[in-house]
Amino acid sequence: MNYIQTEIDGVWLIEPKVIRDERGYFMEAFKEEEFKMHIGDVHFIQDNESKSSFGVLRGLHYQKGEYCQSKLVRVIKGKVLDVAVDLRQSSPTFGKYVSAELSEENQRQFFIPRGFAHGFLVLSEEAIFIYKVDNAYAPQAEASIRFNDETIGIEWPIAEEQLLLSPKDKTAPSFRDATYFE
Ligand SMILES: Cc1cn([C@H]2C[C@H](O)[C@@H](COP(=O)(O)OP(=O)(O)O[C@H]3O[C@H](C)C(=O)[C@H](O)[C@H]3O)O2)c(=O)[nH]c1=O
Repeated sequence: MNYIQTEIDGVWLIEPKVIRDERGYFMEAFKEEEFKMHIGDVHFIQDNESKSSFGVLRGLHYQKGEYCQSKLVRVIKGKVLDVAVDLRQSSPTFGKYVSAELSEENQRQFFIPRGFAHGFLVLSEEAIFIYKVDNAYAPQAEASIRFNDETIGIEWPIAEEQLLLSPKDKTAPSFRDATYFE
């Protein structure tokens, strides 16, 4: 696997080794010891999966305080633009974002540490998105920031009128009005 640091400290791109033969492919999608050596000792406790159609945008979400989550995300069907926003108020990149195109073709993974808002936009007809988290689901601690907040300025490649969002995401607060971790 290749572990690639992104422009935001703590966020990594991971490219697994895909072994192809006439039957298809095999890859080691996650190896705890290797992950620990390159990124750190993250103890994942829950696996999530969601399926979405073209133009679905899920995010920007995070869990607050002691319930915040690290996420190791990947796409097993289709293609998404995945985005992580730094909400660590002591970080030099506070309010900045980093994005990556994740797909079943490139098999790339994104590691997003605690302290970030996360979201993705589906670029293919359909996408199945799977991810590991290191803290359990805590609805009482859920928070969100609107996807098109001007301060963050994420460049989404699909026009707003084509997007499909949950009611929660349609009414998410601005970055300025959001409540953070610390
Ligand atoms: C996250 C989560 C949700 N749920 C239930 C709550 C709702 O009944 C249903 C859909 O939840 P929601 O609309 O919040 O799902 P997404 O919009 O995909 O939310 C996720 O979207 C972005 C991409 C994230 O990074 C977060 O993991 C998460 O917030 O699943 C659970 O039962 N367990 C869970 O861990």
